[in-house]
Amino acid sequence: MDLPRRGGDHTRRWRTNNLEQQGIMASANNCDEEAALKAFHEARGGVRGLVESGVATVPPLFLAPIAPVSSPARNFAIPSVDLSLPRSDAAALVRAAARSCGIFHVTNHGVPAGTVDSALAVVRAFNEQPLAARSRFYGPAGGINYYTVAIPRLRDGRPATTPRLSWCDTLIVMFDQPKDPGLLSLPAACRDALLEYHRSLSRLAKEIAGLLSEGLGVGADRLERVEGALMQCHYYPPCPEPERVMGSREHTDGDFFTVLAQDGVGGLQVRLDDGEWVDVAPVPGALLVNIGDVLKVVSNDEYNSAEHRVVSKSKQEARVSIALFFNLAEYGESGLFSPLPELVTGEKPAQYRSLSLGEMLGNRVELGHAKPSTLDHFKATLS
Ligand SMILES: O=C(O)CCC(=O)C(=O)O
Ligand SMILES: [Fe+2]
Repeated sequence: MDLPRRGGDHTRRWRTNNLEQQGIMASANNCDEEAALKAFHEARGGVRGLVESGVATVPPLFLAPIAPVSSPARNFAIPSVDLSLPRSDAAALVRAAARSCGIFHVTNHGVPAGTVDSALAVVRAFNEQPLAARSRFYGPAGGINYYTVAIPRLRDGRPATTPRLSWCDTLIVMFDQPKDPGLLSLPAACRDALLEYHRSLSRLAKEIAGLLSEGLGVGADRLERVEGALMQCHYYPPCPEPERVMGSREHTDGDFFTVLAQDGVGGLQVRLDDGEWVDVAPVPGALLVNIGDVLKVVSNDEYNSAEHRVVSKSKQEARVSIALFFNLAEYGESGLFSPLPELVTGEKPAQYRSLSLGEMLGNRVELGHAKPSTLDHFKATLS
């Protein structure tokens, strides 16, 4: 889609009409959702493309069929771990955070501020290239994976409560093969900054994995070998009606743990055990660690996976975040994992049967990513 570049109301109206003709702005009543979704992807501009075209209202594809009942976020201090503390103190703080809300900040983490800032800046720059420059990358078939990720419809027959699309464009970068064509086809400045960020975070992740392992009382080296093969770089454009969209629907991460960098805009929230959502406000210089479902299983429920979501906060500012997903090196796509035998006792039998990553991720497509955890499906039958 080639849009005129001039601003002004007249042009905005023209653009909106043009989007209507393409089906993107079709109303909920007459909307052929599949056709609208196809038209949206064919425009190859992502959510940012809609914003650039001047949409004043949110298209139906982004509206949940059943309005989510969301309580306003309340104040809660997200735990923070200073990694320059003596090791046993840091391990105790990591343990306490992983057992409670499952998400914590790390400070004095050794990743240079410039490395994090450059990574966030190149993701922003990638998304803010002119439409013609970035649209050639759009779509899973575009060499690299840059697109607005569709929210799959659940296959369990329950009515959909999520929109078809989140208000977010994502660049997915794989680091499992050094010559990955996606990585190689990224613009050089973007690739180099993300590679440096990945290198630096991989060192940090080993330290965090050691502390998490120590916190379980099984020794630091038991769970230390982690790899971050999958990176998701998110760009949440400003939204004309922020309260009507989801930046990211509620979910737990399907990995061992995730290290997340966010810029200063905010919007990430975590759900506490009592069901309430709280803001995870950005802390300058800190990185975030979320416990994923694999670690919840491996820790035999000693650690809690964090259910989180992203709400859209701004009509003016785009938000950028980078999630790097870590898994144990010895668990390949088909490898099995289960509670560590050291954590299975007469008092606390194994809470889960052994399962594979593929099985767990497949189940999430079937039943969704939110709690009550789809991990319940893999609960050991306790007699
Ligand atoms: O953008 C964020 O803060 C969260 C992203 C996220 O939850 C994810 O990629 O799994
Ligand atoms: Fe997540």
